[in-house]
Amino acid sequence: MRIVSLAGGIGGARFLRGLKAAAPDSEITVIGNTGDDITLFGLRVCPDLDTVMYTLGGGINEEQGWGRAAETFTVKEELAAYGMEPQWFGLGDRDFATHIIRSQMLAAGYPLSQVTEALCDRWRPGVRLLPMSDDPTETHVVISDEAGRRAVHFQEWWVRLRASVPAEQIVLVGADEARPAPGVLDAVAAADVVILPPSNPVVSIGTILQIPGIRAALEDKTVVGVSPIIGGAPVRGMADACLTAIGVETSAQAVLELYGSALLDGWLVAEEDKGVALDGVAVEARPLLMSDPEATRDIAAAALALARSLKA
Ligand SMILES: C[C@H](OP(=O)(O)O)C(=O)O
Repeated sequence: MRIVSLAGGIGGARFLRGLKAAAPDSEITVIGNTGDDITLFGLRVCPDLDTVMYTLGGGINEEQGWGRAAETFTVKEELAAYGMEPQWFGLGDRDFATHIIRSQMLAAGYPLSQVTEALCDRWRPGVRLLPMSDDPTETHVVISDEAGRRAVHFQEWWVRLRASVPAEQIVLVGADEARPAPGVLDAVAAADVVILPPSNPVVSIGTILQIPGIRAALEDKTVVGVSPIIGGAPVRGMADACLTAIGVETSAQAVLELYGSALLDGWLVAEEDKGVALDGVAVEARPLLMSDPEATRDIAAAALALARSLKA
């Protein structure tokens, strides 16, 4: 079976590990969010692509969910000793190597999709990992604080401010001109099913859907989503702050409506969200907490089973 999955960072990567376990013989293509990408110290950092690559490739810091296992921070400390900003983004020594290679390849003219493929040669994540676009896009967040009303990079809002300042607007800069990366639309066209993991519906999945052509391609397919909201609270992360910013309630029902029946054919919700419904979408309730690899595999298996039943 050919499966396409969209993915953000930590939540998406953990779900994908379950998807691989649930469908070991399938060909899985992952379309990764690059709206979180940021240039730091002259290096291009792609946090979500790297989280997927490290998680599936066995190099992730399991407790944190991002960054490398057995990491050290000598370069970060040295940069700080020079007074270099920003100091709020935790790049480790091992992780730096990834960003150096990526930046060097980008500067040599390779597109991000080829750079990602080259990095995955080492990590062998067991999926084909594609950035949503080779064109640079960046999520920016409009906030008002003591420095006035201004737009900051998503990472500054998320990591430095911990989303504590309300987002007035969330904008994917560069979205209009961005094209899907090579292979993205072909993979969607060839997919038997498409799975949306419980990634952030605004700044992860929502960002990918903003790349012109991707949503329309997905609408022709059997798409099953896993709710990122359980009983009115995000599975993990701060998705509620993002949903509030776009005027959407933090509920499995509201995220279902946000994605809509043109995109979704099936929707998995947690047992506490039984009763969630939308015309044209098959909703199933089951335990949705990704508490360990086995529970996560079972969630992914349920999403695949629902997708198969809808396709039949
Ligand atoms: C819910 C979210 O998942 P992601 O969008 O990173 O996959 C998170 O882990 O913060």
